[in-house]
Formats: sequence, C-alpha cells, structure tokens
Amino acid sequence: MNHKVPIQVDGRFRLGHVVGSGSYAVVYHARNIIKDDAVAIKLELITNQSSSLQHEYAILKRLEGGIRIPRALWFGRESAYHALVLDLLGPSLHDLFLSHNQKFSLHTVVNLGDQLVSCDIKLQNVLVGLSHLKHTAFIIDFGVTKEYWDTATKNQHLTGTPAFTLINNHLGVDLGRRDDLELLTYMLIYLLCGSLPWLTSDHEKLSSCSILKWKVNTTIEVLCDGIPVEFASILIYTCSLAFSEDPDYGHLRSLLHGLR
Ligand SMILES: Nc1ncnc2c1ncn2[C@@H]1O[C@H](COP(=O)(O)OP(=O)(O)OP(=O)(O)O)[C@@H](O)[C@H]1O
Repeated sequence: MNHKVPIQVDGRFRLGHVVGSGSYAVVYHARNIIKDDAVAIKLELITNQSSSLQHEYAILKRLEGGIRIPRALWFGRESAYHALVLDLLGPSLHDLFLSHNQKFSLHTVVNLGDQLVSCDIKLQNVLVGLSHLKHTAFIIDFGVTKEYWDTATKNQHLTGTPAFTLINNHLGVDLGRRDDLELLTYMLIYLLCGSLPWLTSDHEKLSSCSILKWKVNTTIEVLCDGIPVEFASILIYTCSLAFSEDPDYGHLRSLLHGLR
C-alpha cells in the first residue's frame, strides 16, 4: 500500500512542514494555493478502524461558530489518508510556558483564566491564535475526547492531563462543571507558580493512587500559599458547588478581574 504523504490535499492545499503530531494524526502547515493563505492540515492514515479524525471533524462542525473553536475548512480522503483542513493556529500554552521559563505573569494568568473559565482543557490543547489573535486562546483536539455538549454555551468538557487530573476523576466519578473549574484553577496556579505541591521531581513515576493522596491531603491554604487570595476564593467557591449546579461565571470573572 502507498503510504506516501500527499503533496497536495483536495487539489488546492499544498503541504508544508510538520507543526505537530499526536496519537493518531500528524499536523502540517499548508497553503491554500487559490486564496494564498495558510492553513493547518491533519493527516491520519486510513485503517479498518473508525476514524478519529472524522469524529473530530463531526464535533468541530457541531461546535462551529463557537468562540475558541478553530474552523474546520474541509474533510475528506487524500490518497491513503483522511485529511482535515483547519484554521492555522500558533503555539500551545505548553510551548509558551516552556519558552517563558515555566512561569507566566499574573496578568497573563488572569487573562487566560478569564478566557477559559467555562472550558475544561489541557495545556497542550490550548493554542493561541496568530497575528491579531495572538492573545486569544483556541481549543483543539476533539478526536478522542470525552465530550459534554452544552448547546446554550457551546462549552467543551475534556478529560485532563495527569498533572491536573481532578480528585473526582481519580475516583472515577462523573465530572461536572464544578470539576472543570477546579481543574482550571489548578492549571492557573501551576502557570503562575511553575509547579503544584503534588508535582514533585519524580511525579511521573508516582501512581495515580499516591497523586490522589497528595491532592486529598493538600489544603487550599497550602495550595494557594504566597499567591493572591482570589485563587483560594475561587477554589472555595468551586468546592461549595453541588454537582449539577451551574457555576456563577460572572462571580468567578469578577474574582479574576479583582486581580487586575
Ligand atoms: N490548527 C492548528 N494549527 C497549528 N498547529 C496545530 C493545529 N492543530 C494541531 N496543531 C499542532 O499539532 C499537535 C497535534 O495536534 P492534536 O493534538 O490535534 O493531534 P492528535 O493526534 O489529535 O493528538 P492527541 O494525541 O492529543 O489526541 C498540537 O499539539 C499542535 O502543536
């Protein structure tokens, strides 16, 4: 079988260099030769199994028009691959964090918190836009996500990275919006401080069970030691929410804005 990566997709998108890769797809920089603008193309080798890329395309179409959602411009088959053409975005929060000596300023953290307060995300899956959108966060990678769909707000709820996995997630409990907020707050604290109490130097070797113990035994005071009190207020508010209760995003945003 010919697995050669195509030079062009749909006769109009010319493939360039690789910009990233994940578990099921490789992402290329590409150029629309008719409009002369840049796009991103995800290629997934066609197999007998169901296509994650097709699933991702279906989700993106359902989310189309939502803020922070890149547009899916085309999906189809090109030689031995499924191809998904997307808006081209910039680096991920993870990349930016690494290139900023693993700490963001309070201003950046508040700005991100403000944009992401109603989303559940992981650092690798938040990409900033390009040129005039470089301060706007976009969420990518809906291929294999556990999805929670809210037609009113178009919020996406994804499972998180081990570093930020929630206590309820460790316990296998269904996650609600309350949990998303807890996760976001852990992430903001991580971005501000460069670490979290349970991220010891060998945290990657720790079992899920010992990370869970760390989390359960870490009080909000310890977690928020040395950072503005608003972060503790957000966590206390989050923990006080009932599972199905709608968070008061206005209240949360006003706490974040207080930090400015
Ligand atoms: N629209 C885009 N513009 C620019 N770069 C992108 C875009 N989409 C993805 N990337 C880059 O490609 C990488 C892999 O993309 P993505 O996470 O969507 O792939 P995946 O195979 O679905 O991965 P996963 O293993 O997380 O499921 C991203 O981390 C990012 O660096």
